[in-house]
Amino acid sequence: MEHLQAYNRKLLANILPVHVAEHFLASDKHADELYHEQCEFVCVMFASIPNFSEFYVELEGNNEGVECLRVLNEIIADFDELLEEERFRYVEKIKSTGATYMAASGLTRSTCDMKNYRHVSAMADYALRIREQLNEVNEHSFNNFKIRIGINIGPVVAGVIGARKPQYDIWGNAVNVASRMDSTGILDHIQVTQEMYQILHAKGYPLTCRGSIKVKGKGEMVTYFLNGYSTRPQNTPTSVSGDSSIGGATPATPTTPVPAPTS
Ligand SMILES: Nc1ncnc2c1ncn2[C@@H]1O[C@H](COP(=O)(O)OP(=O)(O)OP(=O)(O)O)[C@@H](O)[C@H]1O
Repeated sequence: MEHLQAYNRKLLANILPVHVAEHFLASDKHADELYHEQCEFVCVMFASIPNFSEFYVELEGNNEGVECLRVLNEIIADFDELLEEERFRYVEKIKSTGATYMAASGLTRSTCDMKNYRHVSAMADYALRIREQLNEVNEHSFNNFKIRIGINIGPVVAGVIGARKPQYDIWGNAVNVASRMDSTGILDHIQVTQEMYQILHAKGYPLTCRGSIKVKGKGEMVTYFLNGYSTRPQNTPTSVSGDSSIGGATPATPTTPVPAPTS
């Protein structure tokens, strides 16, 4: 019986974030109760490999597409494995859908750092790291996959949908905008919103202003590209200046021409 419980616990912890799995394992909880929580300051990342669809072909020579899926599986498994690193403990994988990987940080009290914004830098570092990882995969598999990443920060509702095959997911305008940062982005670039810029800039990350772009359903948005890692230690208190809800630093004057969005 104890073995079975331990096994169930492990299984559930692989499907749901640990804190959510623990909620369901508590004996006083009903499986059909809707689990949901409001999280105020969550970083959401969408990372797509748009040219994977060109690579995917079903031919006799590649076992009707299975060999292509093997490569995608390797990439997604590499991204998952990186999350095991202590520095990425703030980041939770949400799901992968086709060649798009979705992750978020700051979903629990212990992973939302409102003093040093470590969950924000962890998300930025993770985005930079998976871009490097894909380049490594390209090198050893002789492919030319390109990643396009979008990140936003804001309030989300997290919840579990379904009873038999429960799926943890997050919803809200901040999630929609993060997805748009990906879909309006540029291959090989990490596009972030102004709210992300304010924090990352204060933490010493190099960013470039893209300028103003049209975002479906949101109008014009000033966005930024994250260019690399911060050289500053990340556990010093970060003061984000300005007057908006997060920081309100005035956007930098665009330093690069605005390239057309790619889909
Ligand atoms: N939890 C989520 N998982 C995956 N994608 C999400 C999630 N929440 C939002 N999105 C994506 O964010 C994008 C923007 O959402 P929004 O509601 O603004 O647009 P929409 O008009 O519903 O979508 P679209 O124009 O892409 O058909 C959508 O493509 C949507 O699929």
